[in-house]
Amino acid sequence: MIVKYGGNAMKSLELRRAVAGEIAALRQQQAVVVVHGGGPVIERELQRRSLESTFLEGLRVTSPDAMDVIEMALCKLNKELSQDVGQAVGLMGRDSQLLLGELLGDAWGRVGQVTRVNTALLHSLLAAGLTPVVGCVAVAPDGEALNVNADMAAGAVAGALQQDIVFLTDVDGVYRAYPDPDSRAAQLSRSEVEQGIAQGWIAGGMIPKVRSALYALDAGAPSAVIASGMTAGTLALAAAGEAGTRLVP
Ligand SMILES: Nc1ncnc2c1ncn2[C@@H]1O[C@H](COP(=O)(O)OP(=O)(O)O)[C@@H](O)[C@H]1O
Ligand SMILES: CC(=O)N[C@@H](CCC(=O)OP(=O)(O)O)C(=O)O
Repeated sequence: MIVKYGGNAMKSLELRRAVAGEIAALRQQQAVVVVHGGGPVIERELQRRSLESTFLEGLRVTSPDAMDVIEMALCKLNKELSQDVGQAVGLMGRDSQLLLGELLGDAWGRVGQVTRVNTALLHSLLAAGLTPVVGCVAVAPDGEALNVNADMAAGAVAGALQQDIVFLTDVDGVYRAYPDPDSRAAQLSRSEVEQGIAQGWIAGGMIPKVRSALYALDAGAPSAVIASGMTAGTLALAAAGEAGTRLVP
């Protein structure tokens, strides 16, 4: 199973270690590949250097200077998460071309999307009993780094491996009336998702998440669930289809 671990569910060290513990527990039942983001850490490091960000369709417009900072920030976080999960190896897209990508479009600068995943490398690590922890920086054919939204990177990995995916974030799932947690949808179809985006009740960072979940299903992932990384025990429940919002084609 692929666990996408978002930056909003790792805002404190305690929370980060708690989620890492849940991932380590899940690994006793099934092989796990972690793909992580780190939006808040990136934001902090950019601000520290007076580099302001703008977002276009939920994606950070990324200058070459910002790309350097983002890669540095995510590499450090990657090693910390790998250490937290234990028996793990932290990797970025540059490692053995783990995530090969292409530029998304001129409007976004160094932002990319994943075009190929080195699944053989992931299988080798899993066969050796190691959990791959993958940061969301891909490498372009010219060897330069690309900033990939972590939901999109995780969806691409789930599609390439044809495995289930759980997106861990800071809400219990997709709410029909955000922020009312009682309005969580247990299940959402593609047409409901498109309706939600058009009507505006699916917004911001939830847009790349639902789109990446549907992309993973299209690419052959058997299931895709969006669930909370903030409450203990949710990952195991989501993996069993008993928590969060399940996306269906
Ligand atoms: N319908 C919705 N249901 C739940 N959350 C939503 C919805 N629409 C927008 N959101 C926002 O999406 C956020 C999760 O996405 P994001 O901030 O990118 O998280 P992550 O860092 O985990 O990828 C929530 O915290 C919430 O602010
Ligand atoms: C292109 C783009 O927007 N990249 C993201 C990568 C990190 C990310 O996606 O982290 P979360 O999972 O915490 O949101 C960014 O720069 O913030």
